[in-house]
Amino acid sequence: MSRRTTPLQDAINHILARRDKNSMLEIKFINSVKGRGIFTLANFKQGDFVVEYRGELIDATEAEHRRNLYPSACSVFMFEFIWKQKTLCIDGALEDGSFGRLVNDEHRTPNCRMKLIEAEGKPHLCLFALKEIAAGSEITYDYGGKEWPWRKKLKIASIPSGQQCVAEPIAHDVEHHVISTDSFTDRELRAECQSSRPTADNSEHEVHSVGGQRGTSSLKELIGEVGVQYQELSPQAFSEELTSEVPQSSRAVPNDSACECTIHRLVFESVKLDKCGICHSPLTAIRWHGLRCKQCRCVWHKICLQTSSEDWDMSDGDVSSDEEYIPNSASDSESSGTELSIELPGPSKNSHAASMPDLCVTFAEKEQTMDVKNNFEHILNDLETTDDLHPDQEPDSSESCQQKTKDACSEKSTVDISQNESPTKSTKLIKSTVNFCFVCGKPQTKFARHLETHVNENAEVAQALQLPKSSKDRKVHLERLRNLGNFKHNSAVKTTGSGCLKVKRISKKSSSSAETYEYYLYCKGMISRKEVSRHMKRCALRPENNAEEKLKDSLWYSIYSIHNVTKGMI
Ligand SMILES: C[S@@+](CC[C@H](N)C(=O)[O-])C[C@H]1O[C@@H](n2cnc3c(N)ncnc32)[C@H](O)[C@@H]1O
Repeated sequence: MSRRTTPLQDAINHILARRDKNSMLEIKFINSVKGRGIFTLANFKQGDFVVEYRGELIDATEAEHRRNLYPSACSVFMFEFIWKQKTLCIDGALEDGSFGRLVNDEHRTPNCRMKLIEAEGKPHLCLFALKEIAAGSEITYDYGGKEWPWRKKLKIASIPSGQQCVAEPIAHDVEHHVISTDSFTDRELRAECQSSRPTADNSEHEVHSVGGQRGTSSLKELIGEVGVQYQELSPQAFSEELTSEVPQSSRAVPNDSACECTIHRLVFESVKLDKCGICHSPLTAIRWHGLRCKQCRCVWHKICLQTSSEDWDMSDGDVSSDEEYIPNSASDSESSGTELSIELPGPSKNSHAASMPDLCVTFAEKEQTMDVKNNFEHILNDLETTDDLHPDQEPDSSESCQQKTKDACSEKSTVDISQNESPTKSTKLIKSTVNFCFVCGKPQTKFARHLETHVNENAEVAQALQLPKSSKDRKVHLERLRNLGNFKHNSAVKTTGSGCLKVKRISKKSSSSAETYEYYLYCKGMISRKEVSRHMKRCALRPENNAEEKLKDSLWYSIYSIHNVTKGMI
């Protein structure tokens, strides 16, 4: 910001340019509960414009509609506010790479405050520094409300001495102004005092009360509810900018503890599915057999869940070394070298792979919990990371990767490959270092490096890449993401009947064709028929021993075996 640019002008410049302060802010992954956050790379002065909460401006009706469609993890990005006596909403659910939407809540000692700025006749939400913010700090503001799940946790967690966990708000009177600018060229700011004080006429505002239910409260209640700390602001800080304080209580609050649902506990059941938590498509009002998370109550199409990056853990556990498996080549990346691609010989309807039910979810059409635990560390000791982030190298372009995939699919393997199933089912097994990206779907030979390009769009990517290189955690995360992308790819191959199936590993003993590979129940890796029972014993994603899971596993194996027997494969 130049010396003569006021914070407000600075904000408007950034608003109109749709630009963030990229040289002063960065996205960092904090932890699996909080996810990402925005951190400063430089100092901010009190009153400085920091970042805009960008998104789509929609009206209250549309906001309500979307809130019904969105899973709570998305609706938390909907920021409602009152502007010119209307309830509006900035929907920031889209992962658009902007910074504002990733700023986390801090209700006790926030360093920023949300203000309403009008530019070109439209309202914009901008964060301004409440105090000096040193480089390296996390940008925070008070989301308002008091029922956010993480705050509840704070209450019961130990609070550092000297700090109080104050969730109870104090009512404040708030001056409510809006600054407008007519155009980009006209930088003269015109103060347009909207409603300097709430009056009896305008004091009734429909808001989202805590807990995500709608309610009606007076503006005073509303302001009190959200604990706006207007008085803490130095009057000078905004003296020349009659920005309006944004009533933050109207921000969508999840219906329940969904935000805490880092791992979904899935149950099969008859659900009334009026929306899918992933594709958001309305389905049907009649009861439908689907999947539901016991914790957050989100529901999904089975297929969407299977192919999504939702945080139900689909880690590939079978990553331990095995002398019978083809070892990694020196150039292989992060264990991917042990994987092979199989070219599908024909249309999917003729292939066993295509006709096999999606066993990872369909075998148990009754309420069963898939409580997938994220504890694969112990079996990953033998993984060597060779393809880690090399910031000096550009990620593979999709073209070069596609070429690599092509090469991989056309190149003869050094492995002795049997084609003894039938001539029509002849399958080339090709050694391949290609993995499919679960975000963009493109084939990649340097998977971890490629993921860097998605770090701002996907929390799971951010989470994985934040972990120390060579750590077991990082390997687990990357393996899981790799597996997820390959699963998505394989699903598409099965559906279309063309392309190369990406499989997990091949045994030297095994004679392989596409028909002999199936997804394993838990990890979704494509495993050779001959390796299934072996894999079942080793798969890290197979839940801990318990009766229910054992039953489920043996059921899966029975169905799998029957299916193969009827196909004459066993
Ligand atoms: C608007 S998003 C902020 C960006 C988010 N951290 C991410 O990685 O996508 C709001 C979500 O961030 C998390 N969050 C925000 N503030 C938090 C806090 N103080 N403690 C824990 N989680 C928080 C919650 O999951 C919340 O639903």
